[in-house]
Amino acid sequence: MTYTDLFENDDMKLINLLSQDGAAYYHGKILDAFTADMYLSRCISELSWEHDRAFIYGKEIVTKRKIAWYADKPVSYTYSGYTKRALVWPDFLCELKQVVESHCGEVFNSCLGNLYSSGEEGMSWHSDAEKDLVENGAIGALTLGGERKFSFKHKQTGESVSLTLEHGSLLIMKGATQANWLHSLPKTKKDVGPRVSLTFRQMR
Ligand SMILES: O=C(O)CCC(=O)C(=O)O
Ligand SMILES: [Fe+2]
Repeated sequence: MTYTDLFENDDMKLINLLSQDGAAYYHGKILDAFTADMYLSRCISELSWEHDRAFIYGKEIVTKRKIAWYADKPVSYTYSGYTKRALVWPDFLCELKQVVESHCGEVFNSCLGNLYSSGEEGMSWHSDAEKDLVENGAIGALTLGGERKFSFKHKQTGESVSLTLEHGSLLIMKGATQANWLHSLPKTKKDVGPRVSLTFRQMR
């Protein structure tokens, strides 16, 4: 048995991408290309995608990107005048949740999926610290499809770090990351194919 076999969690072999105030680990490709292709097409065709909507400063915003939300229980929450209801896990999403859990040693009870149909869709600077999420809980983001840049920016110092999220790869954000860092998925002029990110989360 090797040293690492003793741990379910392979974060410890990885370098924390953040210099301070949080932890982000890039596990690289955890699915081979064939398996990642298969899950990408299943996600695109089988998940219940909808544009995200919110009221911001009294104006209705409808995102280009689509989302799909799954959880252990059919919970719902209301924000910006919209009630969102979680759907129950399809079997293949549950399989992926287990794969992600086995790599990071965390347990997740919900998943917010994002579908970016091209490089013209992205996600602007934000952090994921809604009151429905466990404080300092981990988020595991599995990427399927077009490779995209992902960036972090420290809320106080402005320090930034970027990486490329590959097809079939896993990024874990944990600890104080959401309290201290913003993250974004910049739009790109490159000709990239559709991308799905499955962000596994810990809800209260
Ligand atoms: O698509 C991604 O990799 C990032 C998604 C994200 O930040 C989110 O769902 O909060
Ligand atoms: Fe996020």
